[in-house]
Amino acid sequence: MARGNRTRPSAAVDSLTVSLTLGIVGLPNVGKSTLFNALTRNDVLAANYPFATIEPNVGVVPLPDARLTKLAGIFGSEREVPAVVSFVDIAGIVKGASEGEGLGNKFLANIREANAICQVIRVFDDPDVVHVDGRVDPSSDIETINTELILADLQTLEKAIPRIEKEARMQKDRRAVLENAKKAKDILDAGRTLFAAQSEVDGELLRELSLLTTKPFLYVFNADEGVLTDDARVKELRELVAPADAVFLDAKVESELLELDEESALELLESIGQAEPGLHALARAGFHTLGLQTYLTAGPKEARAWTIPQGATAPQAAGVIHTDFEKGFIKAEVVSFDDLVASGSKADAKAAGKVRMEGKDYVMSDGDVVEFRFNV
Ligand SMILES: Nc1ncnc2c1ncn2[C@@H]1O[C@H](COP(=O)(O)OP(=O)(O)OP(=O)(O)O)[C@@H](O)[C@H]1O
Ligand SMILES: [Mg+2]
Repeated sequence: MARGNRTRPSAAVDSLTVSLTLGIVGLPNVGKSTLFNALTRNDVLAANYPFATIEPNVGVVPLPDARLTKLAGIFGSEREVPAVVSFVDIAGIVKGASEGEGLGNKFLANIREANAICQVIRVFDDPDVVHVDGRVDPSSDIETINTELILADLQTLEKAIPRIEKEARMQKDRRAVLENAKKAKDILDAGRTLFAAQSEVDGELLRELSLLTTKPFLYVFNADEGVLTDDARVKELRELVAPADAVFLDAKVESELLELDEESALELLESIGQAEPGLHALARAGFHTLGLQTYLTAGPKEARAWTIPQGATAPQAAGVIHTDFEKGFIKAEVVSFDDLVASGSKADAKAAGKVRMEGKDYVMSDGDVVEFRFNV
C-alpha cells in the first residue's frame, strides 16, 4: 500500500470540489480532535478537557489508491491525483444535546450538513483522560449518541407532522409524505434509527425534513494496543455496530506517525498490531459509507481517480470531469484496471479485446480505466 497521505495533498487535490462530507461526532474527550488532527495535520486545538472544539473544521484527506502508481507507471504520468474524502470535526455531544445541553444546537446543525456520521468511540484506557460518564463503555456511548439523534428527529417530526397533516388535506401528493413521516415517528419512538430501518420508510419522501438518523453511520473505535491486539474484542466491537463499517485505530499513535519516516512509522504500527495506518482504513471506510466509488483516467500528465456515486452511468461519470463531457457524451472507452495491468499497456489490452466501447446506459464499475469521447 502506498503511503499516500504522508505527503501534503497537492494543489490539485485542494482545487477539487468535494461535495460529500462525514461529520465526526462522539462524546466529549473521546479523541475526535486528535483523530481529526492526524487526518489533516491541522493544528486544531486538541486538549484534555471537554468542549475543546468550538468551531467545526473541514479536513480533506486523500483516499490511498495503489492503482494510481501502477497506472502512472504504465502511462508515464507526471503525477498522481487521488480521490479525496472530507471530514468535519464537530463539537462533542452529551446527554441532553437534543434539548440544547452543552453545545447541543450548534452540534445538531453541523450534523445536519454532513452526508454521513462518523462516530468516534473511546475504547482506550487512560485514567488521566476524563470520561464524561466516568467509565469506558462503548455500547452505552453508542446508545447515548443514538438517543440524542433520535430525540432530535422526534422533535423535528412532532413539529412537522401537524403542518404536513394540514397540507395533506388540500394536496393529495402530500399524503404519502405524511404517511412516511408518521411511520418514521413510530420507528424512532421504538428507539431505532431511520438508517437501521431504511427498508421500512421512503427516504426520498423524508428528505425535505433533513432528519439526522437517516444518514449512514461509520464507527471509529479509538483504541489502544491492548484492544488492537485482542482479536476477540475487535470482533465483538465490530459485531456491535454491524452492518455499519468499523475502523480500529489509536488516534494518538496516528498523530505521532506523522512525525516519523516511513520505516519507523510501520514499526510503530506493527508494535500495536496494525498493518497499515488507521487513517488509510478510515479514508476507505468513509468513502464506502458515503456510497462513493472511483474510476480512473491516465495519460502523460496525470493518473487520476475521480469520485462518483455507486451506480453512476458513463455520462454522469464524464460530467465529473467537465459538464461538456456529459452534455456531448458519445461513448466511453473502458478497460478494467486488472485487465490493463495484466496486458501491460492500453495497446496490448486493445489487441487482446479487453477494451470496450460503452454507451450512455453503461453503469460504471470501481476501477474502470476510462477515456471519454464527446462532442462540444
Ligand atoms: N488512543 C488514545 N490513547 C490515549 N489517549 C488518547 C487517545 N486518543 C486521544 N487521547 C487523548 O484524549 C484527550 C482528548 O482528546 P481530544 O481533545 O481529541 O477529544 P475530543 O473528542 O476532540 O474532545 P472535545 O469533545 O472536548 O472536543 C487528549 O488528551 C488526547 O491526547
Ligand atoms: Mg475536540
